[in-house]
This record gives sequence, structure tokens and C-alpha cells, in this order.
Amino acid sequence: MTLPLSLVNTTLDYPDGDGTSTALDDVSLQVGAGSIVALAGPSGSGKSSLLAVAATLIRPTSGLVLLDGVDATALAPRDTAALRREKIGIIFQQPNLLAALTALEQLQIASHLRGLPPKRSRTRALELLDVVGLAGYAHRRPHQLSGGQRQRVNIARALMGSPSVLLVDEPTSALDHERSEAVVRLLVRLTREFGLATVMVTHDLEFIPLTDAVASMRDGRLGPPVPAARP
Ligand SMILES: Nc1ncnc2c1ncn2[C@@H]1O[C@H](COP(=O)(O)OP(=O)(O)OP(=O)(O)O)[C@@H](O)[C@H]1O
Repeated sequence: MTLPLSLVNTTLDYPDGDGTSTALDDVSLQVGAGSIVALAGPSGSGKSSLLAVAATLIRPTSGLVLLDGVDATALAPRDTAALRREKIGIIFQQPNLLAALTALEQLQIASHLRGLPPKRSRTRALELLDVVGLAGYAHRRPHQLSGGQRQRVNIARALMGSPSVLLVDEPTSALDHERSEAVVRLLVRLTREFGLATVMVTHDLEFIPLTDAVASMRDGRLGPPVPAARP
């Protein structure tokens, strides 16, 4: 079966003075549909670099990035962008919502960029707001929402393009404990419901047991994913 996400021996070197510094050192990672992998590791170990490479935002120096079996590293930049829009949902630490737009409009913009007809886009946006527990909040602007609710809008927006891979960078860093746990539980539920291959960078070790597996980074190297212990 073709995996939604597969990194094969990826290496990433950043230019550094006269030489280079290695952010990813021969990293391989496979994530299947319906599973969520937590990515842990100290600051500077390469977690964000791994997400950026998996998201096809940065091309690795060597190695392959396979999305549903398609090697993104072999494509021209325009085709890479099209593949990214089709296959990938990205959730950054901060929701980055547009202040003037309602929750519904934030989602509609995401599908407008993908050329979805307005009516279908509205229907899908309302469905997704419902899925993330914001059915009654479609017409609120970001300042009328709590931090946790803003992050839910962010999550719903990432799903507008029906991605097969969901990449999440520290989704709980701006939230208190209770809201953080609710957001991680939501990500796990969405991973199952939509059959996503999810990678979540987290510093919150206490939420790792909610995921399927944890892989640890150190100095650009990724350890093998190990099952996350169930509570
Ligand atoms: N644009 C860049 N140019 C040069 N070096 C970079 C660049 N971005 C990151 N690095 C370096 O690559 C390494 C990995 O950084 P990365 O941001 O991936 O780590 P991280 O594990 O996500 O850290 P944190 O937990 O602090 O966000 C670090 O040594 C960092 O200094």
C-alpha cells in the first residue's frame, strides 16, 4: 500500500559562512493513513526543518519526499506547489488568522485558492467548523474567539483542501493545559476520521501518550518511531 508520507534518507544542509551546517542528517520517516506521530527533541535538533521538508516548503539537499507515492523532490517548483496544495495541510504554532475575516471566511479563502466553487466551499467550511466543535462560531472574527477556538479554526482551515498529510508545529504552545489536551485529542480524532498521516512537533511530553508513536530528533538525526505508551 502506498504511504501518504515517506521521507527517504533526506539530508538538509543550510549555508553557513563558507561551509554548510547540517539540519537533517539522513532522516527517514514513514507515516501511514490514520496514524499520528509525535516528533520530539531539543531546541535546534531539526524538528521544524523536518516539517518544512515534509511540507515541500524546503527541498532537501538529498533524499526523497514521497507524498502518496509521488516524489516531490523530482518535480518542478510549480508542480511541487500544486502537489502541496493537494496533499498537505499545515498547522503552525500561531493560528495566523486574518483579523478582518470571520471563521467561515478564513476557511473559504483557503478553498478559493484551490478553485473550489463558492457554494461547495461554504458547505465544506461549515461542515469542518462543526467537526472541530465550532458550529455556532462561523461568523465570529478572531478577536471574538478564545485562543483554543482560534487554533480550532486554524485546524479546520488546514483540512479545507482534503489533505492526506497533516503537519503540525507545536499546536499547543500558546494554550493552557486543558485547552492543549483538547487540541491534541482533536488532532488524534481528525487523524482517524479523515485517514490522515499526521506528524506533530511537540514539547509537551505529557500529550505524547495520546498519539500512536513518538520519534525523537537529536542533532539532525531521527530515531526510529516507538509506540507511544497508553495511559
Ligand atoms: N534558515 C536557516 N539557515 C541556517 N541554519 C538554520 C536555518 N534554519 C534552521 N537552522 C539551523 O538548523 C538546525 C535545526 O533547526 P530547526 O529549526 O529545524 O530546529 P528545531 O528542532 O525545530 O528547534 P526548536 O525546537 O527550537 O524550534 C539548527 O541548528 C538551526 O540553527
